[in-house]
Order: sequence, then C-alpha cells, then structure tokens
Amino acid sequence: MSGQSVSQSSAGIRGGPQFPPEEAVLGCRNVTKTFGAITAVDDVSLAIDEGEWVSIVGPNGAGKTTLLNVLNGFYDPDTGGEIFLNGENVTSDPSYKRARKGLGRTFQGLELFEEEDVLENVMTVRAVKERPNLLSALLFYVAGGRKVEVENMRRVEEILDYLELWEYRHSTIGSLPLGIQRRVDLARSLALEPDVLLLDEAMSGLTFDEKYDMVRFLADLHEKEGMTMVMIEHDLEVVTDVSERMVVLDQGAIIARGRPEAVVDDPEVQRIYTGVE
Ligand SMILES: Nc1ncnc2c1ncn2[C@@H]1O[C@H](COP(=O)(O)OP(=O)(O)OP(=O)(O)O)[C@@H](O)[C@H]1O
Repeated sequence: MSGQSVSQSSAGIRGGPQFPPEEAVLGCRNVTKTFGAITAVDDVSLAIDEGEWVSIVGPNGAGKTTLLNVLNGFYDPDTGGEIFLNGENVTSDPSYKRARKGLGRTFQGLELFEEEDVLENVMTVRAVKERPNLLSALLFYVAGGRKVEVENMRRVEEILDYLELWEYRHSTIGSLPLGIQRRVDLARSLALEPDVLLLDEAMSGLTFDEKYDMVRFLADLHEKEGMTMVMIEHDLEVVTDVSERMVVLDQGAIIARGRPEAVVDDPEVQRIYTGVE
C-alpha cells in the first residue's frame, strides 16, 4: 500500500483521501446516500490503508452508521458512488459477499440470537462462511463436512479463548452483561476471518471497566494481528488514545480528517461538538 496514510495529508485537514480509494484495503469514492429528502451521506471519499486504525466521529445524525452500511453493502450508494475492498470494486456485491471477501462488522444494536448460547452464536456465523449457497451446502454434507465442522469448532474455540469468553460459552446471550454481549458480537465478526473490521459503537453503553476491556482486545487485534479497523465512536478520549487517523462527519459530509491530536483541536470540529464559534 501507499505507506503515506498515517502522515498528515499535504492537502491539510480538510483535504481528500491521501491515496486513491481503489488502492485501499477499504475505500470509497463519491459516496452519497439519500433517504427521500434527507442526505445522510454527502459525497464521501475515503481510503483506509492496510493495518490502519481509523475512527469516524461526528454528532448524532451525522451519517456515520449510514456510511458504514454503504461500505458493507447493507445500502447501495446513490448512482455514481463506488466502494473498493482489497483493491476490487465491490459496489455491486451484496453484504454477504463483501463479508466473505474480508469485511467484518459489529453492530451498534447487537444482532445476536438472545436465546442461544455464546458458542452457538459464533458457530452460526462460521457455518455461513462455509455454506453460502445450496450447492456448497450439499457438497459440505456429501464430502468432508465433518472435517470442516471440526476445524470450525477449533477456530471458534480459539476466538473465544482469545477474547476471554470461554467461561461463558454455554451461557445464553440474554443472561450476559452488555460488556460480554459486545465481546460476543466481536467474536462473531472475527469468525469470518476479516481483513478489515467495521466497529459501530462497540463501546456504547459499557461501564468504564467494560470499555477498558474492549479497548484492550481491540488494541491487541490491531497490534498483534495487524487488523485494519474502522471504528465509529462517540468517546473522543478513546478515539484519540487508540486511532491513528480520525474522520469527522457533519451533516453527511467529511469536514476534517487527519491525526486525532490535530483534528480535535480544529476550530470547525470544536464548533460542531460544543456549538461554540
Ligand atoms: N433508513 C433510513 N431511512 C430514513 N432516514 C434515515 C435512515 N437511516 C438513517 N437516516 C437518517 O440519516 C441521517 C444520518 O443517520 P445515521 O444513523 O447514519 O447517523 P449517525 O451519525 O450514525 O447518528 P448516531 O450517532 O445518532 O447513531 C439521519 O438524519 C437519520 O435520521
């Protein structure tokens, strides 16, 4: 990759992407998403480099979740917008295909099966990875299904162990505190073995200790596994502590981007956060 991404863009804090989005691990060009009269995302172009940790911040309703939904294929962008994953144009790929091509995602509103236990929740995702359609499902059962299942279980056990979830493996999701549920959501996204992880407010509603744990696991994934992370987060202290780059959205558009220490001091960014001119 370009190797320039963590340095400040020569175009400054309000410049565009630092290298072409089609060369990015995850990128987009001219992405707009409207819902009727509402422009949720307004002409956004981004290029995320391999191994980077980028945070997307902005006030409520700024378009952060919508942008993530367009990046992972839950929403199509309006005509003309393009999405790139590992250098490939994936704009017409549905989300499950992007997931199989390496795009993982956690959810602000946790989409776990409440009645099932931790192991079942993570195994389900693993099974989807192996059996995307009827033909592959048939092949799975006819040839080598058992072997794949054993391998799946081994991988899931590894992930649960890594995220210190092993002791909860037989607990139903509904019986667990939010901090553990969010960690199970992270485990599910890791079960797809992503290259890039999209984290939608993975720390929302957590206590100080739970947040600390989540940051510890994410930092580990980033530092030891070299995971590329794109994180929506409201807590600017966490953002400046962990991320290498920050992108600020306001009313759907990028108003600033760059190193967090520089971006948080920007008067325009301070204005949208504090309302002070
Ligand atoms: N499915 C939808 N239909 C209509 N409007 C939508 C839809 N999804 C989002 N919006 C609108 O798009 C705008 C951006 O919403 P979005 O949820 O992306 O913002 P956000 O920055 O993630 O906000 P928050 O921090 O509160 O989660 C808002 O005005 C929202 O009401």
